[in-house]
Amino acid sequence: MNYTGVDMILCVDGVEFHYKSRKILNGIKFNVERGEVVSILGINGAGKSTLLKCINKILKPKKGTILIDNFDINNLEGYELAKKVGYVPQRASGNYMTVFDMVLLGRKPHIKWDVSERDIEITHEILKLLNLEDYALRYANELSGGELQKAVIARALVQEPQVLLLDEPTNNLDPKNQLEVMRTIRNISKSKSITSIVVMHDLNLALRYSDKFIMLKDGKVYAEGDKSVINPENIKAVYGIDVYVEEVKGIKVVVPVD
Ligand SMILES: Nc1ncnc2c1ncn2[C@@H]1O[C@H](COP(=O)(O)OP(=O)(O)OP(=O)(O)O)[C@@H](O)[C@H]1O
Repeated sequence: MNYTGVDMILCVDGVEFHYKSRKILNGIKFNVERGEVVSILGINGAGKSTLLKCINKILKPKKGTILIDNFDINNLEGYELAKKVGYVPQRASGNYMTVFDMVLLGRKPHIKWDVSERDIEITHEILKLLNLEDYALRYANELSGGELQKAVIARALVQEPQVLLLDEPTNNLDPKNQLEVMRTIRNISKSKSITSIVVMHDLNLALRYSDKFIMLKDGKVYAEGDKSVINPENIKAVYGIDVYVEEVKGIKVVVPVD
């Protein structure tokens, strides 16, 4: 809890990142509360994946600080960070392992000597939530792109991290699975107070399932806040397209003008 009484789980302050001499992130600053679902938005190449990789310590920013649960990530060992942060990369590959074993591996940061009943139980629970039970004994390298995507998300969810980073988790998924995955991410975030930071391109899915929106532009946070941030002016400035933002049966939707 900080001095304002808000329970911040992630504080990103002044993060600057360069690939060689190219500045990608230029003073990124935002805070996220425990249990929130946050969409990171921006055009291709805006630096969204780079930002997730900085939060997961895959990349090291040149400047700035990142606090998770009030710990500076620079002071956390790999296994300590793995208990706090789960990461689903943009491209996953399946290996020669059953889906059940692959998902169970997500419990690794929690396993001391041997797999516990709790580890097995939560693996079953998440497989069920994502409708993956029938795939449990299939080999991960024999799954379709979408099935594998769901298995990789399941592996991150069983980890029960405090912060879950998901890079375009609905890529490869059909419309039903897109909704199912986003609904599961949201439900788990709320029921287990896990904060989910989700890189998204689909503004309507983002609107439907997120509490907060962070729009990146030119290496900075261009706009940040609740659903009101998703408006025609910000979308024009960030994506360069004209849209209508309307309500359909009480659901806010973004529709391109042409
Ligand atoms: N390893 C790398 N070396 C050099 N440049 C890189 C590297 N990885 C990414 N970039 C560049 O950094 C910029 C930001 O990339 P990043 O993947 O973070 O963008 P993004 O917002 O996630 O894009 P997308 O929506 O297309 O996935 C891009 O211009 C990209 O070409």
